[in-house]
Amino acid sequence: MPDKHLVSLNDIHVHFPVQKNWLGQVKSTAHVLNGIDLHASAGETLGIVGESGCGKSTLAQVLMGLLQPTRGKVSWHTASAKPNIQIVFQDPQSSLDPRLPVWKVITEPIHIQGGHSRVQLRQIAADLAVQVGLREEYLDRYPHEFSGGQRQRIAIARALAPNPDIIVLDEPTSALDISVQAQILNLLNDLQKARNLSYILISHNVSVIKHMSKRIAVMYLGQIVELGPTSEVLQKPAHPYTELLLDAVPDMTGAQTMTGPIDLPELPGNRHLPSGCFFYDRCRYRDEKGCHLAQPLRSLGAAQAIRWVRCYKNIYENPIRAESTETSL
Ligand SMILES: Nc1ncnc2c1ncn2[C@@H]1O[C@H](COP(=O)(O)OP(=O)(O)OP(=O)(O)O)[C@@H](O)[C@H]1O
Repeated sequence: MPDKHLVSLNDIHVHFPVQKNWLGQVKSTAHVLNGIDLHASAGETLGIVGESGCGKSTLAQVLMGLLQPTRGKVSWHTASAKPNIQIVFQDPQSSLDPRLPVWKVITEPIHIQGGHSRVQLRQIAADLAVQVGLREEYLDRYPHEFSGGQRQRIAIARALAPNPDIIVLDEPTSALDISVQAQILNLLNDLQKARNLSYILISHNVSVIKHMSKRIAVMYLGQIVELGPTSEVLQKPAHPYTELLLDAVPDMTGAQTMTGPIDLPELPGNRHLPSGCFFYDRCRYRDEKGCHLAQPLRSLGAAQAIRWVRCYKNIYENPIRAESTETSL
């Protein structure tokens, strides 16, 4: 797999003004992204995991260019200045226009660009339908006539239509029956190989990320707290929050882990961020030495900068941690 970066994010912050008073003055600010450094390479799937509200969808919007960061830089590294990025949402029911027949739904993104005749668009839709496992005779039907899994196939065909470099998959299987989830994930894997696509897979579900991505970023309160090869991070987490996430997943191989949000204590609010380590109050390893201090994302192992962690303590090499997580994987 070539390690060519398509996009890099550098120190991305997104803050939303909230609670304006009657004079229109901002009374508080939601600090949704708080210094994200990340890149996505051609042909890879980068998994982004974190509990609800940690900023995953906001990060997707920044990547797509739909949201201007308050601070930081998004850099594109493709020949055509900006790569083509499409998105597949969690709920195909609400993301597909119910008034259009499927062939128009699929080709809508390129129809908007112009330059294609109706016959050409119909042919493109027919080709894409085959690629995502839909029958050509379905093309004149409407989205409501399909099952959830089929609708997600339509959404994937739609995302493929403009020939994207990157597809952001925002919880692509969370709304589907368990039996259908694996089919959609396998389809996405096949399409990636055939087209050298880059995926950014956003999920609260560690099992989905494990199935799909070689690299994982763990998000907490708008920061990446751990980043590295998925198998290594899941086998031996280096950040206490990753460990907590994994402890909350009852069975890493079981079908039941494919559904439902991870049940953790409530995420602290993003209106009043801690001045030091964001995870301090929930951390089982905190001590009074340096744990309260803000931490950068540091490389584990100087030679190969492939694993990164934002933690004062090196729990990676702490034998107490290793014993406590042994049973969860
Ligand atoms: N425009 C906005 N104004 C104020 N707060 C916002 C805005 N957009 C998002 N937020 C807040 O930012 C936080 C992160 O939202 P985001 O949707 O990115 O999280 P998420 O990790 O994708 O969550 P989920 O998994 O539930 O979709 C939430 O607390 C949300 O309420």
